[in-house]
Amino acid sequence: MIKAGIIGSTGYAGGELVRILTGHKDVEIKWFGSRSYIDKKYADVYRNMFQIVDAVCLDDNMEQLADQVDVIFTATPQGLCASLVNEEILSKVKIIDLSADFRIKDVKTYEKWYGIEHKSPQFIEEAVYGLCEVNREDIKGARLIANPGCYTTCSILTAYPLAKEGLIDMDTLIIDAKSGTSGAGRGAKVPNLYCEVNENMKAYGVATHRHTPEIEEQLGYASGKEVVINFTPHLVPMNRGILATEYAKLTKDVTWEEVKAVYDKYYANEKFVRVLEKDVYPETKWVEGSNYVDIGFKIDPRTNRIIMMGAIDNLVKGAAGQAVQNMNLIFGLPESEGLDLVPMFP
Ligand SMILES: NC(=O)C1=CN([C@@H]2O[C@H](COP(=O)(O)OP(=O)(O)OC[C@H]3O[C@@H](n4cnc5c(N)ncnc54)[C@H](OP(=O)(O)O)[C@@H]3O)[C@@H](O)[C@H]2O)C=CC1
Ligand SMILES: CC(=O)N[C@@H](CCC(=O)OP(=O)(O)O)C(=O)O
Repeated sequence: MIKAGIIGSTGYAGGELVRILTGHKDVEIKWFGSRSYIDKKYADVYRNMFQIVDAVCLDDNMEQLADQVDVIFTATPQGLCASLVNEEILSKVKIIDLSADFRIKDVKTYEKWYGIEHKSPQFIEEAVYGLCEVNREDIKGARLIANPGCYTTCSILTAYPLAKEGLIDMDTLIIDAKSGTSGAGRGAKVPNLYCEVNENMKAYGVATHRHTPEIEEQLGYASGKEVVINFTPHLVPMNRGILATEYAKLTKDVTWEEVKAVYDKYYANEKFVRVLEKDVYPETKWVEGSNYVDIGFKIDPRTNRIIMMGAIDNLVKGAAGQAVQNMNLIFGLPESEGLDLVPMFP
């Protein structure tokens, strides 16, 4: 049995980790970490866990936790994991960080986009970017996983095969993405109040969103050249889900079938990536509650552009599900263990 601790178990991403790991046959959650609910029963924080989780919340003490578990998930605000981790801890446990602390290889880029000083730059190089479909082999041997962001997981996987094969002109790539409100976390914030979000849609972080350099870096590795994109996120009135719509010029004349063959080259054997049939476009409802990424695309001959669309559940493939997929790879378990989550509909 793998013993797991979750720092930030009372947030939305942490809560989703609890839900998924509770159903994982090889994992026992030993530590339900919290800052605000110490000594309170976890099921009193999330009453959906009544008679399922009996534990109480514990202090977020990474040093103490490292002696008691095999893997620590940090589902905490930006900067916290980097401020806690040290060599002794990493010599004892695997760390899967759901925040952005170790996602970006250039520390100056991280500090510029996040507006905080990085407290452990010495671990950035060894951290593995935990996008399982792309970095599977490196993940298996990692001590520290930088679990990808939600918008980024969706945006990168949707464009990755075409970027890798040089089928799209990366200078023309524009990503327009929408997210449900759980993406903003459980903490109270005025822009996320019911009256502000319900019956409303808004762009935010225009030309400044912190996921931009993460997408650029990863698609840069894929295409082999520097990538600079427009990325515009929107908040939409739903709980979960991300839909990314991506536009780019094609570099040559291709048919739908030829593009599909490129996607199949990379994803035909990927359980969690579903490339949809011709003229079928992803919907967030089709992936809700699951670890799937659904991808569809259309070639527009009038503009010589391809329009690629991807959908994920931000809390599952965009956070906790991908984190568990990473854990399975690290511990040599079947990659989909605990993740056979059938999408819920409606
Ligand atoms: N929500 C999403 O869709 C996604 C989130 N993520 C990432 O996961 C992380 C958590 O996000 P999310 O769950 O949305 O956020 P929430 O605000 O819902 O949860 C934050 C969690 O961190 C804990 N926490 C906050 N401050 C501290 C602190 N100073 N010390 C210790 N613990 C602290 C909170 O504890 P308490 O409640 O007990 O105060 C809570 O458990 C973030 O890095 C986010 O970027 C990644 C992908 C998607
Ligand atoms: C709707 C919303 O606010 N979404 C968050 C992104 C989700 C998240 O928590 O970011 P990571 O995936 O990088 O961890 C945001 O825009 O900052």
